[in-house]
Amino acid sequence: MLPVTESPAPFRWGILGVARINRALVGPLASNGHQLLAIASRSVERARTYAETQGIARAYGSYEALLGDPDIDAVYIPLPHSMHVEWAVKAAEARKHVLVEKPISLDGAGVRVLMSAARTHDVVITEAFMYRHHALVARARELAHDGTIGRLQGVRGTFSFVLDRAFDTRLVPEFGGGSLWDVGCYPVSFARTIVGHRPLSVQAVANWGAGEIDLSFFGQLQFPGGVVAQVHSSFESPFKTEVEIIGSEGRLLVRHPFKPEPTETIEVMKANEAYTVTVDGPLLYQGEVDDVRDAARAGRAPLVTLEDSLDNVDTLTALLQAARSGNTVALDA
Ligand SMILES: NC(=O)C1=CN([C@@H]2O[C@H](COP(=O)(O)OP(=O)(O)OC[C@H]3O[C@@H](n4cnc5c(N)ncnc54)[C@H](OP(=O)(O)O)[C@@H]3O)[C@@H](O)[C@H]2O)C=CC1
Ligand SMILES: O=C1CO[C@H](CO)[C@@H](O)[C@@H]1O
Repeated sequence: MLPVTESPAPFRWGILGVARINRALVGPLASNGHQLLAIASRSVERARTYAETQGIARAYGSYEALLGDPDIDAVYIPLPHSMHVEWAVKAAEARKHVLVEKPISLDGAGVRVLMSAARTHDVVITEAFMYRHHALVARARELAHDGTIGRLQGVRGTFSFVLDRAFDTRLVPEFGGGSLWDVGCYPVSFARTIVGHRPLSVQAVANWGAGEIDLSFFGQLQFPGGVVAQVHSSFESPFKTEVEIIGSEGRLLVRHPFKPEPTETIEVMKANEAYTVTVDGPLLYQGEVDDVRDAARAGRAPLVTLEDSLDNVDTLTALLQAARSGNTVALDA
Protein backbone atom coordinates (compact mmCIF):
# COMPACT_ATOMS: atom_id res chain seq x y z
CA MET A 1 0.00 0.00 0.00
CA LEU A 2 1.23 3.53 -0.76
CA PRO A 3 1.92 5.64 2.34
CA VAL A 4 -0.80 8.21 2.98
CA THR A 5 0.62 11.72 3.26
CA GLU A 6 -1.78 14.21 4.77
CA SER A 7 -1.38 17.77 3.60
CA PRO A 8 -2.00 20.32 6.37
CA ALA A 9 -5.27 22.27 6.34
CA PRO A 10 -5.03 25.56 4.45
CA PHE A 11 -4.03 28.58 6.50
CA ARG A 12 -7.12 30.82 6.31
CA TRP A 13 -6.87 34.58 5.87
CA GLY A 14 -9.13 37.61 6.10
CA ILE A 15 -8.39 41.14 4.89
CA LEU A 16 -9.52 44.29 6.73
CA GLY A 17 -10.40 46.91 4.09
CA VAL A 18 -10.71 47.04 0.31
CA ALA A 19 -7.36 48.74 -0.23
CA ARG A 20 -5.48 49.25 -3.50
CA ILE A 21 -2.54 47.17 -2.28
CA ASN A 22 -4.87 44.14 -2.01
CA ARG A 23 -4.31 43.67 -5.76
CA ALA A 24 -0.80 42.46 -4.96
CA LEU A 25 -1.77 40.25 -2.01
CA VAL A 26 -4.88 38.34 -3.16
CA GLY A 27 -2.72 35.91 -5.15
CA PRO A 28 -0.22 35.07 -2.36
CA LEU A 29 -3.04 34.90 0.25
CA ALA A 30 -4.86 32.30 -1.86
CA SER A 31 -2.00 30.03 -2.99
CA ASN A 32 0.85 27.91 -1.65
CA GLY A 33 -1.29 26.35 1.11
CA HIS A 34 -3.18 29.56 1.98
CA GLN A 35 -6.87 30.30 1.58
CA LEU A 36 -8.27 33.83 1.34
CA LEU A 37 -11.56 33.17 3.11
CA ALA A 38 -12.98 36.64 3.86
CA ILE A 39 -12.86 40.35 3.12
CA ALA A 40 -14.25 43.12 5.35
CA SER A 41 -15.05 46.69 4.44
CA ARG A 42 -16.75 49.64 6.14
CA SER A 43 -19.30 49.16 3.35
CA VAL A 44 -20.91 45.73 3.03
CA GLU A 45 -21.67 46.40 -0.66
CA ARG A 46 -18.00 47.11 -1.33
CA ALA A 47 -17.01 43.94 0.51
CA ARG A 48 -19.56 41.85 -1.44
CA THR A 49 -18.53 43.25 -4.81
CA TYR A 50 -14.86 42.67 -3.99
CA ALA A 51 -15.56 39.13 -2.76
CA GLU A 52 -17.46 38.28 -5.95
CA THR A 53 -14.81 39.62 -8.30
CA GLN A 54 -11.96 37.95 -6.41
CA GLY A 55 -13.68 34.64 -5.63
CA ILE A 56 -13.60 35.22 -1.83
CA ALA A 57 -16.24 33.15 0.01
CA ARG A 58 -17.19 35.52 2.85
CA ALA A 59 -17.85 39.29 2.87
CA TYR A 60 -18.32 41.36 6.03
CA GLY A 61 -19.62 44.91 6.49
CA SER A 62 -17.35 45.64 9.44
CA TYR A 63 -13.83 44.72 10.51
CA GLU A 64 -15.19 43.53 13.90
CA ALA A 65 -17.49 41.03 12.14
CA LEU A 66 -14.54 39.48 10.28
CA LEU A 67 -12.52 39.26 13.47
CA GLY A 68 -15.45 37.36 15.01
CA ASP A 69 -15.23 34.63 12.35
CA PRO A 70 -13.78 31.58 14.15
CA ASP A 71 -12.59 29.98 10.89
CA ILE A 72 -10.02 32.69 10.21
CA ASP A 73 -6.41 32.03 11.30
CA ALA A 74 -4.81 35.34 10.33
CA VAL A 75 -5.59 38.80 9.03
CA TYR A 76 -3.82 41.13 6.64
CA ILE A 77 -4.22 44.81 7.61
CA PRO A 78 -3.78 47.35 4.77
CA LEU A 79 -5.53 50.25 6.53
CA PRO A 80 -4.26 53.88 6.67
CA HIS A 81 -1.07 54.20 8.76
CA SER A 82 -2.71 55.68 11.87
CA MET A 83 -5.09 52.69 12.15
CA HIS A 84 -2.48 49.91 12.16
CA VAL A 85 -1.90 49.54 15.92
CA GLU A 86 -5.58 49.73 16.88
CA TRP A 87 -6.66 47.00 14.44
CA ALA A 88 -3.63 44.79 15.00
CA VAL A 89 -4.45 44.81 18.72
CA LYS A 90 -8.12 43.99 18.05
CA ALA A 91 -7.07 41.16 15.75
CA ALA A 92 -4.68 39.76 18.39
CA GLU A 93 -7.46 39.96 21.00
CA ALA A 94 -9.57 37.87 18.61
CA ARG A 95 -6.65 35.37 18.53
CA LYS A 96 -5.76 36.03 14.89
CA HIS A 97 -2.18 36.16 13.65
CA VAL A 98 -1.44 39.52 12.03
CA LEU A 99 0.39 40.75 8.95
CA VAL A 100 0.15 44.54 9.18
CA GLU A 101 1.31 46.97 6.52
CA LYS A 102 4.24 49.31 7.00
CA PRO A 103 4.69 51.50 8.94
CA ILE A 104 3.43 49.21 11.69
CA SER A 105 3.07 52.16 14.09
CA LEU A 106 3.67 55.91 14.12
CA ASP A 107 5.55 55.77 17.43
CA GLY A 108 7.56 53.38 19.56
CA ALA A 109 4.80 53.21 22.19
CA GLY A 110 2.51 51.61 19.60
CA VAL A 111 5.07 48.90 18.83
CA ARG A 112 5.40 48.17 22.57
CA VAL A 113 1.61 47.77 22.79
CA LEU A 114 1.82 45.26 19.92
CA MET A 115 4.64 43.36 21.67
CA SER A 116 2.44 43.01 24.72
CA ALA A 117 -0.62 41.97 22.64
CA ALA A 118 1.40 39.32 20.76
CA ARG A 119 2.69 37.89 24.04
CA THR A 120 -0.64 37.99 25.88
CA HIS A 121 -2.65 36.38 23.08
CA ASP A 122 0.13 34.12 21.80
CA VAL A 123 -0.10 35.28 18.18
CA VAL A 124 2.37 36.37 15.51
CA ILE A 125 2.32 40.08 14.67
CA THR A 126 4.70 41.20 11.93
CA GLU A 127 5.23 44.25 9.73
CA ALA A 128 4.70 43.68 6.00
CA PHE A 129 8.18 44.58 4.74
CA MET A 130 7.86 42.26 1.75
CA TYR A 131 11.38 43.00 0.47
CA ARG A 132 12.96 41.47 3.58
CA HIS A 133 11.86 37.97 2.50
CA HIS A 134 14.03 37.96 -0.64
CA ALA A 135 17.49 36.38 -0.31
CA LEU A 136 18.85 39.56 -1.93
CA VAL A 137 18.93 41.30 1.44
CA ALA A 138 20.78 38.54 3.31
CA ARG A 139 23.27 38.22 0.41
CA ALA A 140 23.89 41.99 0.30
CA ARG A 141 24.47 41.93 4.04
CA GLU A 142 27.01 39.09 3.69
CA LEU A 143 28.86 40.92 0.91
CA ALA A 144 28.89 44.10 3.01
CA HIS A 145 30.63 42.34 5.89
CA ASP A 146 32.76 39.54 4.40
CA GLY A 147 35.55 41.78 3.08
CA THR A 148 34.31 41.83 -0.55
CA ILE A 149 34.17 45.65 -0.46
CA GLY A 150 36.68 46.11 2.35
CA ARG A 151 35.46 47.82 5.52
CA LEU A 152 31.80 48.86 5.48
CA GLN A 153 31.59 52.66 5.48
CA GLY A 154 28.06 53.59 4.49
CA VAL A 155 24.71 52.87 2.84
CA ARG A 156 22.73 55.17 0.55
CA GLY A 157 19.11 54.37 -0.26
CA THR A 158 16.24 56.04 -2.06
CA PHE A 159 12.53 55.39 -2.65
CA SER A 160 10.62 58.06 -4.57
CA PHE A 161 7.51 58.28 -6.73
CA VAL A 162 5.07 61.01 -7.78
CA LEU A 163 1.95 60.99 -5.60
CA ASP A 164 -0.45 63.10 -7.64
CA ARG A 165 -3.90 61.88 -6.50
CA ALA A 166 -6.26 64.63 -5.31
CA PHE A 167 -7.00 62.77 -2.07
CA ASP A 168 -4.80 60.14 -0.46
CA THR A 169 -4.50 59.38 3.26
CA ARG A 170 -0.72 59.48 2.78
CA LEU A 171 -1.06 63.27 2.29
CA VAL A 172 -3.05 63.75 5.52
CA PRO A 173 -1.19 64.34 8.82
CA GLU A 174 -3.90 62.70 10.99
CA PHE A 175 -3.52 59.45 9.01
CA GLY A 176 0.25 59.41 9.40
CA GLY A 177 0.97 60.87 5.98
CA GLY A 178 4.33 61.90 4.56
CA SER A 179 6.93 60.38 2.27
CA LEU A 180 9.16 59.25 5.16
CA TRP A 181 6.42 57.12 6.73
CA ASP A 182 5.20 55.78 3.38
CA VAL A 183 8.38 55.02 1.47
CA GLY A 184 11.32 56.37 3.52
CA CYS A 185 10.64 53.50 5.91
CA TYR A 186 12.15 51.15 3.26
CA PRO A 187 15.67 52.64 2.90
CA VAL A 188 15.80 53.13 6.70
CA SER A 189 14.87 49.48 7.21
CA PHE A 190 17.33 48.30 4.52
CA ALA A 191 20.22 50.38 5.92
CA ARG A 192 19.59 49.13 9.49
CA THR A 193 19.42 45.55 8.22
CA ILE A 194 22.71 45.87 6.33
CA VAL A 195 24.57 47.57 9.18
CA GLY A 196 22.94 45.23 11.73
CA HIS A 197 22.55 47.89 14.37
CA ARG A 198 20.24 50.60 15.71
CA PRO A 199 21.55 54.08 14.77
CA LEU A 200 23.12 56.21 17.48
CA SER A 201 21.85 59.54 16.14
CA VAL A 202 20.22 61.15 13.09
CA GLN A 203 20.01 64.45 11.21
CA ALA A 204 17.49 65.41 8.54
CA VAL A 205 16.02 68.03 6.21
CA ALA A 206 12.52 67.84 4.70
CA ASN A 207 10.38 69.71 2.20
CA TRP A 208 7.12 70.22 4.10
CA GLY A 209 5.26 71.56 1.05
CA ALA A 210 2.27 73.66 2.02
CA GLY A 211 1.20 71.47 4.93
CA GLU A 212 2.43 69.44 7.86
CA ILE A 213 3.60 66.35 6.00
CA ASP A 214 6.93 65.93 4.25
CA LEU A 215 6.77 65.71 0.45
CA SER A 216 10.49 64.91 0.28
CA PHE A 217 12.86 63.82 3.01
CA PHE A 218 16.65 63.59 3.28
CA GLY A 219 17.99 61.85 6.38
CA GLN A 220 21.39 60.83 7.73
CA LEU A 221 21.93 58.04 10.27
CA GLN A 222 25.12 57.54 12.33
CA PHE A 223 25.86 53.96 13.42
CA PRO A 224 28.55 52.57 15.75
CA GLY A 225 32.00 52.28 14.17
CA GLY A 226 31.56 55.43 12.10
CA VAL A 227 29.18 53.79 9.58
CA VAL A 228 26.77 56.31 8.01
CA ALA A 229 23.52 55.85 6.08
CA GLN A 230 21.87 58.46 3.89
CA VAL A 231 18.21 57.97 2.99
CA HIS A 232 15.93 59.82 0.60
CA SER A 233 12.18 59.52 0.12
CA SER A 234 9.84 61.57 -2.01
CA PHE A 235 6.29 62.00 -3.30
CA GLU A 236 7.50 64.55 -5.84
CA SER A 237 10.15 62.92 -7.99
CA PRO A 238 9.82 60.06 -10.51
CA PHE A 239 9.75 56.46 -9.36
CA LYS A 240 13.16 55.29 -8.24
CA THR A 241 14.36 52.66 -5.82
CA GLU A 242 18.05 51.94 -5.29
CA VAL A 243 20.53 51.07 -2.56
CA GLU A 244 24.30 51.53 -2.71
CA ILE A 245 26.56 50.00 -0.07
CA ILE A 246 29.95 51.68 0.22
CA GLY A 247 33.15 50.06 1.47
CA SER A 248 36.84 50.98 1.71
CA GLU A 249 37.64 48.79 -1.35
CA GLY A 250 34.52 48.96 -3.48
CA ARG A 251 30.76 49.23 -3.56
CA LEU A 252 27.62 47.17 -4.05
CA LEU A 253 24.71 48.40 -6.13
CA VAL A 254 21.22 46.94 -5.58
CA ARG A 255 18.97 48.30 -8.32
CA HIS A 256 15.65 46.83 -7.13
CA PRO A 257 15.99 46.59 -3.36
CA PHE A 258 12.37 47.15 -2.28
CA LYS A 259 10.33 45.44 -5.01
CA PRO A 260 12.67 42.63 -6.07
CA GLU A 261 11.79 40.25 -8.89
CA PRO A 262 12.28 36.52 -8.16
CA THR A 263 15.73 36.70 -9.81
CA GLU A 264 17.74 39.77 -8.87
CA THR A 265 21.33 40.99 -9.03
CA ILE A 266 23.85 42.77 -6.86
CA GLU A 267 26.55 44.63 -8.79
CA VAL A 268 29.98 44.49 -7.16
CA MET A 269 32.29 47.34 -8.23
CA LYS A 270 35.93 47.55 -7.20
CA ALA A 271 38.92 49.50 -8.51
CA ASN A 272 40.02 46.81 -10.98
CA GLU A 273 37.11 44.45 -11.02
CA ALA A 274 33.34 44.47 -11.58
CA TYR A 275 30.96 41.53 -11.52
CA THR A 276 27.37 40.63 -10.82
CA VAL A 277 26.01 38.31 -8.13
CA THR A 278 22.63 36.71 -8.97
CA VAL A 279 20.19 35.93 -6.17
CA ASP A 280 16.88 34.03 -6.30
CA GLY A 281 13.94 34.66 -3.99
CA PRO A 282 10.19 34.10 -3.74
CA LEU A 283 7.56 36.04 -5.64
CA LEU A 284 7.16 39.47 -4.04
CA TYR A 285 4.58 39.29 -1.19
CA GLN A 286 4.54 35.45 -1.07
CA GLY A 287 7.48 35.36 1.34
CA GLU A 288 5.82 37.54 3.99
CA VAL A 289 2.55 35.59 3.78
CA ASP A 290 4.31 32.22 4.08
CA ASP A 291 6.40 33.51 6.99
CA VAL A 292 3.31 34.36 9.09
CA ARG A 293 1.91 30.87 8.59
CA ASP A 294 5.22 29.11 9.18
CA ALA A 295 6.00 31.17 12.29
CA ALA A 296 2.47 30.59 13.67
CA ARG A 297 2.66 26.83 13.09
CA ALA A 298 6.21 26.43 14.39
CA GLY A 299 5.70 28.78 17.36
CA ARG A 300 8.75 30.75 16.23
CA ALA A 301 9.36 34.46 15.73
CA PRO A 302 8.61 35.92 12.28
CA LEU A 303 11.50 37.16 10.12
CA VAL A 304 10.54 40.80 10.77
CA THR A 305 10.29 40.81 14.55
CA LEU A 306 8.58 43.50 16.59
CA GLU A 307 11.99 44.36 18.09
CA ASP A 308 13.20 45.08 14.56
CA SER A 309 10.07 47.17 13.87
CA LEU A 310 10.65 49.11 17.09
CA ASP A 311 14.15 50.09 15.93
CA ASN A 312 12.73 51.18 12.57
CA VAL A 313 9.87 53.21 14.03
CA ASP A 314 12.17 54.83 16.63
CA THR A 315 14.58 55.80 13.82
CA LEU A 316 11.74 57.26 11.73
CA THR A 317 10.35 59.31 14.63
CA ALA A 318 13.88 60.55 15.46
CA LEU A 319 14.37 61.57 11.80
CA LEU A 320 11.11 63.54 11.82
CA GLN A 321 12.10 65.23 15.07
CA ALA A 322 15.50 66.10 13.57
CA ALA A 323 13.92 67.58 10.43
CA ARG A 324 11.45 69.65 12.47
CA SER A 325 14.03 70.96 14.94
CA GLY A 326 17.09 71.22 12.73
CA ASN A 327 19.05 69.43 15.48
CA THR A 328 20.90 66.13 15.69
CA VAL A 329 18.64 63.69 17.56
CA ALA A 330 20.18 60.88 19.61
CA LEU A 331 18.38 57.54 19.89
CA ASP A 332 18.14 55.66 23.20
CA ALA A 333 20.41 52.61 23.19
N1 LIG B 1 3.76 46.77 0.60
C1 LIG B 1 3.45 47.51 -0.45
O1 LIG B 1 3.95 47.30 -1.56
C2 LIG B 1 2.46 48.60 -0.30
C3 LIG B 1 2.00 48.92 0.95
N2 LIG B 1 1.07 49.89 1.12
C4 LIG B 1 0.58 50.13 2.48
O2 LIG B 1 -0.72 49.56 2.56
C5 LIG B 1 -1.56 50.35 3.35
C6 LIG B 1 -2.75 50.77 2.53
O3 LIG B 1 -2.36 51.57 1.45
P1 LIG B 1 -3.31 51.79 0.19
O4 LIG B 1 -3.58 50.48 -0.47
O5 LIG B 1 -2.71 52.89 -0.60
O6 LIG B 1 -4.62 52.34 0.94
P2 LIG B 1 -6.06 52.66 0.37
O7 LIG B 1 -6.33 54.09 0.72
O8 LIG B 1 -6.23 52.22 -1.04
O9 LIG B 1 -6.95 51.70 1.26
C7 LIG B 1 -7.05 51.78 2.63
C8 LIG B 1 -8.40 51.20 3.03
O10 LIG B 1 -8.56 51.43 4.42
C9 LIG B 1 -9.95 51.46 4.70
N3 LIG B 1 -10.23 52.58 5.60
C10 LIG B 1 -10.73 52.47 6.85
N4 LIG B 1 -10.91 53.66 7.41
C11 LIG B 1 -10.53 54.58 6.49
C12 LIG B 1 -10.54 56.00 6.48
N5 LIG B 1 -10.95 56.72 7.54
N6 LIG B 1 -10.12 56.62 5.37
C13 LIG B 1 -9.69 55.92 4.30
N7 LIG B 1 -9.67 54.55 4.26
C14 LIG B 1 -10.09 53.90 5.34
C15 LIG B 1 -10.70 51.58 3.38
O11 LIG B 1 -11.27 50.31 3.11
P3 LIG B 1 -12.87 50.04 3.28
O12 LIG B 1 -13.54 51.34 2.95
O13 LIG B 1 -13.12 48.97 2.33
O14 LIG B 1 -13.08 49.64 4.71
C16 LIG B 1 -9.60 51.87 2.38
O15 LIG B 1 -9.90 51.41 1.10
C17 LIG B 1 -0.67 51.49 3.88
O16 LIG B 1 -0.12 51.09 5.10
C18 LIG B 1 0.43 51.59 2.84
O17 LIG B 1 1.63 52.12 3.36
C19 LIG B 1 0.53 50.56 0.06
C20 LIG B 1 0.96 50.28 -1.22
C21 LIG B 1 1.99 49.31 -1.50
O1 LIG C 1 4.81 50.51 0.40
C1 LIG C 1 4.66 51.02 -0.71
C2 LIG C 1 5.44 50.51 -1.84
O2 LIG C 1 5.35 51.23 -3.03
C3 LIG C 1 4.43 52.27 -3.25
C4 LIG C 1 4.89 53.18 -4.37
O3 LIG C 1 5.38 52.48 -5.48
C5 LIG C 1 4.09 53.02 -1.99
O4 LIG C 1 3.15 54.02 -2.19
C6 LIG C 1 3.67 52.07 -0.95
O5 LIG C 1 3.09 52.58 0.20
